[in-house]
Amino acid sequence: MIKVKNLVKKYGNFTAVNDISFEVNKGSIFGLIGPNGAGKTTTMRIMSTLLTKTDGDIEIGGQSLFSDIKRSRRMLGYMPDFFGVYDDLKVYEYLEFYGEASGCTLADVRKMSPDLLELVGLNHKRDDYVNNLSRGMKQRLCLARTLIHQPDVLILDEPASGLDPRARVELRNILRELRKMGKTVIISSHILLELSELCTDIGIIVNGQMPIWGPIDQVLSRVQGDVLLDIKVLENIDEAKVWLLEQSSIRDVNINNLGSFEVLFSGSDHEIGQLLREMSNRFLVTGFNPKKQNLEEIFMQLTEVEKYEG
Ligand SMILES: Nc1ncnc2c1ncn2[C@@H]1O[C@H](COP(=O)(O)OP(=O)(O)OP(=O)(O)O)[C@@H](O)[C@H]1O
Repeated sequence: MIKVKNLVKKYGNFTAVNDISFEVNKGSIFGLIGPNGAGKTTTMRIMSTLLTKTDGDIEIGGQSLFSDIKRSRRMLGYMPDFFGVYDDLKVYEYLEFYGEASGCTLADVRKMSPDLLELVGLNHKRDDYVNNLSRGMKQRLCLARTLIHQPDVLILDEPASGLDPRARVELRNILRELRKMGKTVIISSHILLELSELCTDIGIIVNGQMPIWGPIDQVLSRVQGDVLLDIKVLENIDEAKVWLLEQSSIRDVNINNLGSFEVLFSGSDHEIGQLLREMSNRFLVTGFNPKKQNLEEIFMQLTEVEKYEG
C-alpha cells in the first residue's frame, strides 16, 4: 500500500530523516516508535504531503505520492500531534467545516457525520461547543475529522498523548474498528507498550534512522536478544553443567551463590520449552525460570543514542 524509499529530510545542515525505508501493507496498523526528536513527526508530515522531502520517494497505491498531490490527499487522512479547535464551533459545524475544506460537499458531510460521530462515541455531543469537550473527546473529534473524506490511509501523530488510561482504551477500540473497516493506519508514539498491544507492524526510529521494522512479533523477537534462564537441578550438577554447555543455543553457564545455574540462552520461546523437556529427561530439574526483559527495557536499549551514531 505504502512504500517509503530512502526518505531524507534536511532542515538546513541538520538531517532529521536520514535514509529511511519501510513498507506498510494494506489493512495493517503500523506503529512508528521512537524517542522525542527521533523524526516521527517529520516522516509523517512528509507522508501526508504537508512537508517537502529532501530526497527519496514514497509510493502510495503503486504511484509516487508526490506525482499527484490531490490524489494522494484524497487517499490520506492526517491527524497532527497538536491541533487547534475553534471556540465558536459546535461539533457538527466543526465536521462540516473540515469536510468542506477536504473537498466534500456539505450534503456528503451531513450524510457521513452521524456515522462518524457514532464511531468516535460523540453522537450525544453533536450540538456541544468543541471547546467544552474533554481532551479525549477533542482527540476523538479530530479523528472523526480525519476520516471525513473517507481516506484509505490514516496517519495519526501521537493520538494517545495526554489521554488518561480510559480514553486510551477507547481510542484503541476505535482504531481496531477502523482496521476492521479496511483502513490502513500509521500511528506514532514513544511508548512501545502502547503500540505493541495494537499494531500489526512496527518501525523503530532513532536519530532519523529506522534500524528495524516489520511484523511486531518478528521485530520483538529480533530485538529481544538473549534470555537469562535461572535453572536448578538437584543431582549431578557438574554433569548438568557440561550438558548445558554442549547445547548450541546456550552461550554461557554460571553457578550463582544459591546453587542454581544462570544460563545465557539465545532462542525462541519454543526452543526454551524444548530445552526444559530435554533437560528434565536427563536431570532432576526443580527450578526453571526464564527472565525476559520487558518491552520497555528493550526499547530503552534500542534507543540508546550512541548505538546508532557513527
Ligand atoms: N522546522 C524545523 N527546523 C529545524 N529542525 C527541525 C524542524 N522540525 C523538526 N526539527 C528537528 O528535527 C528532529 C526531528 O523532529 P520530529 O518532530 O520529527 O521528531 P519526533 O520524533 O516527532 O519527536 P517528538 O516525539 O518530540 O514529537 C528534531 O531534532 C527536531 O528538533
